[in-house]
Amino acid sequence: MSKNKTPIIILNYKTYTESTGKNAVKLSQYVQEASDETGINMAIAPQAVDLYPIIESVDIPVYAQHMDAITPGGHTGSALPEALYETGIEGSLINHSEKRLTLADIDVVVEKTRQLDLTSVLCTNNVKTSAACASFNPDFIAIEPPELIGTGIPVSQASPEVVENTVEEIHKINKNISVLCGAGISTGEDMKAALDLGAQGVLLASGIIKAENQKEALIDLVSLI
Ligand SMILES: O=C(CO)COP(=O)(O)O
Repeated sequence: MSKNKTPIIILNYKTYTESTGKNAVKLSQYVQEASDETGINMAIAPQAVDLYPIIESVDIPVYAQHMDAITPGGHTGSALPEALYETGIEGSLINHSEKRLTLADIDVVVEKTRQLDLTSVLCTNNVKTSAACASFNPDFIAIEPPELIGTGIPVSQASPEVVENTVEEIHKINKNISVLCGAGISTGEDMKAALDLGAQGVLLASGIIKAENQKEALIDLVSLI
């Protein structure tokens, strides 16, 4: 994905039925169409098992949802960065609130994405952890207050100070890190509010995935920018 300062949307598929298996492939085609029609950068983060068929069927950037801080060997059931890389992903979410890592593991995984030339999207839960995570120099930090995730209450409108202060604290440490915000984002107003607060884009899920018409919801999301 382009790392310039144009608005960015990353859709996290999580493990919703509507974004799993064949539904995940169909949704990815809608995201591709919405991105092509609007000219806005849109990337997706499907489950690991769905990565390969999706990467075969769309051109938009596809990210993993998680990587473990492991090396090849005896780690049954784990997500090996090198294996994810081989599917053709362009980056990965790291430390999502629903899949947290220790500080030491975050360090290892961000470093691994750098070695593999993958985009790192490091997720954080508040202003303090965002500032701490800035020292790892990821490409993106995505601030998502866990109490708003999945509620439909948009962080950019309900807690604007969290987004604003996160941008400020991160940029005191490293101006090159782009900040995304997420939790409860679903409409064009939510997206516009995020950009007005200094975020470069949004990381979101249920507002699009659970919408009756997923493609229309994506087009509405970028209608005010
Ligand atoms: O966790 C999120 C994206 O990573 C946010 O989820 P919702 O958009 O469903 O609130």
